[in-house]
Amino acid sequence: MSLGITLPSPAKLNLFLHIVGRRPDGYHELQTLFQFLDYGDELTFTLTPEQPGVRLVESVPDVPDDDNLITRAAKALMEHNGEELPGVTIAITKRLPMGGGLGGGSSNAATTLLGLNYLWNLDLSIDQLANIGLDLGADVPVFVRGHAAFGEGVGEKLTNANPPEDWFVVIKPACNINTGKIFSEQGLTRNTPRIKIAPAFEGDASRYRNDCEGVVRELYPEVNQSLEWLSKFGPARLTGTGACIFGRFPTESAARIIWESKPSGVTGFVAKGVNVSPLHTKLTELK
Ligand SMILES: C[C@@](CO)(OP(=O)(O)O)[C@H](O)COP(=O)(O)OP(=O)(O)OC[C@H]1O[C@@H](n2ccc(N)nc2=O)[C@H](O)[C@@H]1O
Ligand SMILES: Nc1ncnc2c1ncn2[C@@H]1O[C@H](COP(=O)(O)OP(=O)(O)O)[C@@H](O)[C@H]1O
Repeated sequence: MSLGITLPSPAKLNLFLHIVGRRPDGYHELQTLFQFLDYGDELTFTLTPEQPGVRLVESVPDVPDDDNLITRAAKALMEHNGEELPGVTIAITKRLPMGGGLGGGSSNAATTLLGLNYLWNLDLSIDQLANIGLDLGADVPVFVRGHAAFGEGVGEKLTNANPPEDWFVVIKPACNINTGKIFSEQGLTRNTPRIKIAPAFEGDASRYRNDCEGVVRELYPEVNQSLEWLSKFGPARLTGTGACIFGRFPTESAARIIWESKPSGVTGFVAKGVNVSPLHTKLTELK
């Protein structure tokens, strides 16, 4: 039995995000296109049969270990299994900004579900893992399923999609944005007409937008400034409820030229959009 494994925990982008209505419980109904990036965090799982329970090698800043989505995902799997499982120690290499709209926490939860399903030999199906993941956050199922997708509902009804695998310049403006705050803003656009069929997306990106962008630009001048700068070079957009924004480029060199010309003090990275999650690529190699 393998005692340890290191797995990627990639970022996602919302290539578009439309708010098409509201559920009776107040949650917003979305239509969104998720794509992964070949850039993200990394998690290392080491089984500790002599020491039961779940431990993090290092805490994530401002997140108590018991609230960390990694710990919660591991405990949810233990609970689902019902019987005692070997203890595990988990090390995190954090690269994704938190609360940036890149889904880092949700991705960490999904990597934990798939990684421990493998290490603990639980043999749970992707559907079972996606269901366990949905209780942890609306974005967890797409990371569990591992394919770019058109998402509906709160993002949990997923249809595989194949948007172009472009290169992205991702910028993290110097502010943190709380998802709940944006969804509670009065000025938020909440009535975008529903798209009836899963969009092909190719060549028609201008029909799609991020409905959170207007209120986020108004509330956070840092995001507005970054969007103004990046959109000089092509279409630029907010991911999720922000704060990160991205610009699409057809080649790596085109993206890197723009990245190198960024104003001083701007942080972010260049990455490729991928329709199969790097997590699933790695797990397939292992099996
Ligand atoms: C908007 C998206 C798009 O991918 O991404 P992020 O910006 O967080 O990455 C997600 O749907 C984020 O889903 P999730 O991660 O579960 O949201 P949470 O932070 O738990 O939501 C905080 C609060 O925002 C409100 N909320 C959230 C999602 C939604 N579809 N409608 C809502 O009204 C609810 O009041 C909720 O209590
Ligand atoms: N392992 C984790 N990594 C990042 N954030 C986490 C984690 N566990 C819990 N969180 C909490 O989830 C929030 C949302 O984080 P994240 O998923 O990275 O951003 P977003 O949902 O905006 O894409 C964080 O602000 C943090 O409080």
